[in-house]
Amino acid sequence: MSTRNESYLVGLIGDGITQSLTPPMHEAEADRHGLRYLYRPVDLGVIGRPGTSVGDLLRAGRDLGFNAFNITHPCKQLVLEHLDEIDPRAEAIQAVNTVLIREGKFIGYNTDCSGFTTGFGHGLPGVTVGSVVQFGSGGAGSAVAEALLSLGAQRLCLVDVDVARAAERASELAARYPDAVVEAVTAERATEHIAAADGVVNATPVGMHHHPGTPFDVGLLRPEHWVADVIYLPLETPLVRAARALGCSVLDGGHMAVGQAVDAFALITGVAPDSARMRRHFLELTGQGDDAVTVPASAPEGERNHEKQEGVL
Ligand SMILES: NC(=O)C1=CN([C@@H]2O[C@H](COP(=O)(O)OP(=O)(O)OC[C@H]3O[C@@H](n4cnc5c(N)ncnc54)[C@H](O)[C@@H]3O)[C@@H](O)[C@H]2O)C=CC1
Ligand SMILES: O=C1C[C@@](O)(C(=O)O)C[C@@H](O)[C@@H]1O
Repeated sequence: MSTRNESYLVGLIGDGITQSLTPPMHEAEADRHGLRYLYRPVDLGVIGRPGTSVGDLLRAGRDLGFNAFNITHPCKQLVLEHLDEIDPRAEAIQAVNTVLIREGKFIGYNTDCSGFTTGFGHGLPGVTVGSVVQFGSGGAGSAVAEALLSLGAQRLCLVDVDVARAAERASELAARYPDAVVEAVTAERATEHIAAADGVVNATPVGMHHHPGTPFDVGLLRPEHWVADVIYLPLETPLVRAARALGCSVLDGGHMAVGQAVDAFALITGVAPDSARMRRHFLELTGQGDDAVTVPASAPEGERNHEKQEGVL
């Protein structure tokens, strides 16, 4: 037997997340620290539940002894009303991807924002954040926009097929970052903004295995642009490939994926993870790891071969 004070039971609630690499990242790092830690995907599609059931799932998890959950699409906003406490940054972003269960209470955090920020520093060292055009203003996009402004972006153009969503995000961000220009622009007008931008970000699902393509015409890119993608399955999206071929500085979605996992692991356990080791493990899981670490022998066979996953994330 082990109580919730002696071991960790963690879940990921979201749709289409069965192939997520976040559970094996957490479990392998916990093994390295000698922690008893199980991390299960709770895939809404598999169990036939809607996103609105996230509150019921959290309460069931609490009653069954879970320590924490990661939360993903489509629940990052839906979960807000079920929290007892929320970290100020997550409140500002209005999206939560990590819920700690402490003394029966649900406490929400956003490690997508902190994870993107750390990944940006590692993957694009020394670039001018300056003027950015960002495609997508949903759950990931809200966190990334916040990160870019806190990194010093002076102009941020949000482009979303859901024009009202982009406009709402832009006005919230503009109110909190009065020294920056934050505006929603249409896809047509994005063309002229990309020409004048330092960097371009994809925070849409376009480029995922099941959603191929690029969110804008990559012919608009110049080698001087930096380009960031949040997608990590695949790591090499058509946008990342085109930008690399052109000679742009490129940040793939793996940096954010590792960053959010590192920060969530630290929150859940109170133990500082080895972020470089987690990144090497992540690269191994994606089949990119020429400098990969060995996955602990305790990891089940299925976790040692996550190459070319076809899942949502
Ligand atoms: N690397 C990481 O750690 C993370 C990666 N992600 C990835 O980010 C992507 C987006 O996820 P979420 O933000 O949760 O989804 P979401 O559904 O909340 O937001 C996506 C947004 O993109 C917009 N959109 C879709 N196609 C577009 C297009 N062609 N042009 C402009 N806007 C478009 C949608 O209207 C929506 O507002 C997914 O691929 C997900 O896997 C998400 C979270 C963390
Ligand atoms: O949205 C994402 C991606 C994720 O769901 C994954 O499967 O890796 C894990 C979440 O913590 C994060 O916020």
